[in-house]
Amino acid sequence: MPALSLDHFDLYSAHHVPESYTWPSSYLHDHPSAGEGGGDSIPIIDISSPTAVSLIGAACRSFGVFYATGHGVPVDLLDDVEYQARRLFALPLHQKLDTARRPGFISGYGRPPLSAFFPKLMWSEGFTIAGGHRLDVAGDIWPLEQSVFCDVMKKYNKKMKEVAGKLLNLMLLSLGIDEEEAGRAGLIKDLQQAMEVLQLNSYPTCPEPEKAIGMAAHTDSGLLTILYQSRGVNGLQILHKEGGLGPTRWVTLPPLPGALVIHVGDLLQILSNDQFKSVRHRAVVSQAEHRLSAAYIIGPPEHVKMGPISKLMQSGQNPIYRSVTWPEYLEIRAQLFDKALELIKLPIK
Ligand SMILES: O=C(O)CCC(=O)C(=O)O
Ligand SMILES: [Fe+2]
Repeated sequence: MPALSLDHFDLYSAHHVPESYTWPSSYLHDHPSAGEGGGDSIPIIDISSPTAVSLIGAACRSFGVFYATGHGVPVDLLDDVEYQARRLFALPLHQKLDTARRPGFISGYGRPPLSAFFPKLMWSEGFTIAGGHRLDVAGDIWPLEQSVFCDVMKKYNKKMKEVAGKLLNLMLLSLGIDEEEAGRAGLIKDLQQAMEVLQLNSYPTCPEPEKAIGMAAHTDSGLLTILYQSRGVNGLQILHKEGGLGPTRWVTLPPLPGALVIHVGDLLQILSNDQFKSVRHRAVVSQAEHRLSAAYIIGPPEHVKMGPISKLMQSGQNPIYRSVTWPEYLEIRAQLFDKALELIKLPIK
């Protein structure tokens, strides 16, 4: 993967899609897309409602994704995040490169972190903020103006952590695990120490969207992801087997006003012993609109091992996975990408 440099192809003024950004049609069309209005619809769940636990449980089992409303994140804050992210990506490339992600580091500006796994380039750029407190990377680009950007992102991280804690609690309750049991598994109690990553994604308009991909298909590695997407621009798609048995299709999740998209990540699949499925998703690009998204990914504290929760084994199930910390899991993913979950499966008894 060539490093980003000043002679890097400028996606924002492109009139064609170069070979290095052209993906094989067999990859882009590995599954048909669900037609408008066709197929199962993604649940929209008011997470402040008393019915949230059972609805979330059902959604995590059958889709691995749902829309959350009633989350309490002010629309103004979401607008501020979008505005600040747009300002950041609108800076000249040389300025953004000043804050480029350095080898071995997570935070900073650059190609989508997934790029390492693919021979072709994706039609997007990103800015990663690992741990809300480590916002100093932004200081490199905006010596004078970074404080507004940092204030907004810090505020957003804080709010996201609160929502993630609430969601995790509801998800665990839907598995029959209460707060005390979750605490014993090192989860809810340690949320203050939880590791978190905020990934800002920018998908410039693309002159030939049918040839390119904004973000290639993947699952998220953490416990859960809270995704904000620009209003009015489609891009996010999930892979879904209709009715659990029917055909597998790419289903578009249009942005719904005020709603956030919640993804089950690989660690939650491990924790739930496969009751919840981490959702495979991707982002397609548009010829007409420049789309942004902000993915907040939360995982356990650095040293906490995640394995299937023991209470789930009481009904005679065997644990499917061995326990791993998030960094250990990321290490395995760095080698095996899509096959990482397979590698940590225990031998069948
Ligand atoms: O932009 C999107 O809709 C998806 C982003 C995403 O999957 C990610 O950042 O992990
Ligand atoms: Fe993702």
